[in-house]
Amino acid sequence: MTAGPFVQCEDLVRIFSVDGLEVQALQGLNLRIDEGELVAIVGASGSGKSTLLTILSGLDRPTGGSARVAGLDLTTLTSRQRVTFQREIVGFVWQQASRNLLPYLTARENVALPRALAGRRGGRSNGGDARVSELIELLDLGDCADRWPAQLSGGQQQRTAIAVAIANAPRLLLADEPTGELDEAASVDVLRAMEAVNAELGVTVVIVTHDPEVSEHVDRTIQIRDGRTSREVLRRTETDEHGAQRRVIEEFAVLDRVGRMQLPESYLEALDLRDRVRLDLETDHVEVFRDVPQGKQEGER
Ligand SMILES: Nc1ncnc2c1ncn2[C@@H]1O[C@H](COP(=O)(O)OP(=O)(O)OP(=O)(O)O)[C@@H](O)[C@H]1O
Repeated sequence: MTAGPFVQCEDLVRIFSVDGLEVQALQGLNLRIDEGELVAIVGASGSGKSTLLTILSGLDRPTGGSARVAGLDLTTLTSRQRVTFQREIVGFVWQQASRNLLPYLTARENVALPRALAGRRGGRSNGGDARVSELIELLDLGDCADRWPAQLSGGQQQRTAIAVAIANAPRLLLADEPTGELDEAASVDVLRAMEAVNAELGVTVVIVTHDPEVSEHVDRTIQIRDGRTSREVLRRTETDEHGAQRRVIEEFAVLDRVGRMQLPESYLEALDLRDRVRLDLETDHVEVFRDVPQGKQEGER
């Protein structure tokens, strides 16, 4: 186990320069994920979700701020440490199945390959690797393990991709829109597979998605808005004294280290909040009011 959060981003900034113009994909993002969590990251297109995942996978470096995974500082990794990080700590599933699987290997051989490359048992000649068999079973691929990727359905391809990503037993699995090209039934299978990987193998899972169905499969949904974490929804199951179970859903705004938070857009619109607001500190909460210009009554604006 790692001391402190397993994934920790502080004031993460990523600026891209395109034709002399700067795009701020991440604008001081803060994030903490504990080992063993199953988390979804959601947000509008362009809010910075994929940029965050690419940094956490060690494929990209932030422009500023810090990003740590399993105690390793991703901003200072040498290329050698980066290879080890990508081989042993983190696994990745992309949206396009073609990016996840080699077309000329069967599903089973695809799963065995990363183990052979890492010098573990398995590989094309040895389908008997126990870890490979365990993953084929966990991901419910028994019936199709000896087919080529082109002979698999989209859902089977993505479940094979998950098995490939965790073949070398990484502690963190990152998935960027893993259900983006799938129909509803196949999406549910893939999300259930992510749940199984988390529950049975203890792998920390982070899923970036637009899929509204995801919230039913994770404990925590983190929303990113304009390159910052803005809201979190926590879900847990409670059992009452009669044994009846109910889902409890709690919603939070994320407060950063210097006290900034984003109010939900629906709140801004409902009360026409803009430019500046008046704050009142009460004994156990803070009130936020529309700023009504002096001399005008509320409702006159
Ligand atoms: N390599 C790049 N070069 C230039 N700009 C980039 C690059 N990658 C991302 N961006 C820009 O950064 C911003 C955030 O992009 P990102 O892909 O992280 O968003 P996203 O939330 O994953 O969006 P989507 O849901 O559409 O995938 C966007 O404005 C995007 O155009």
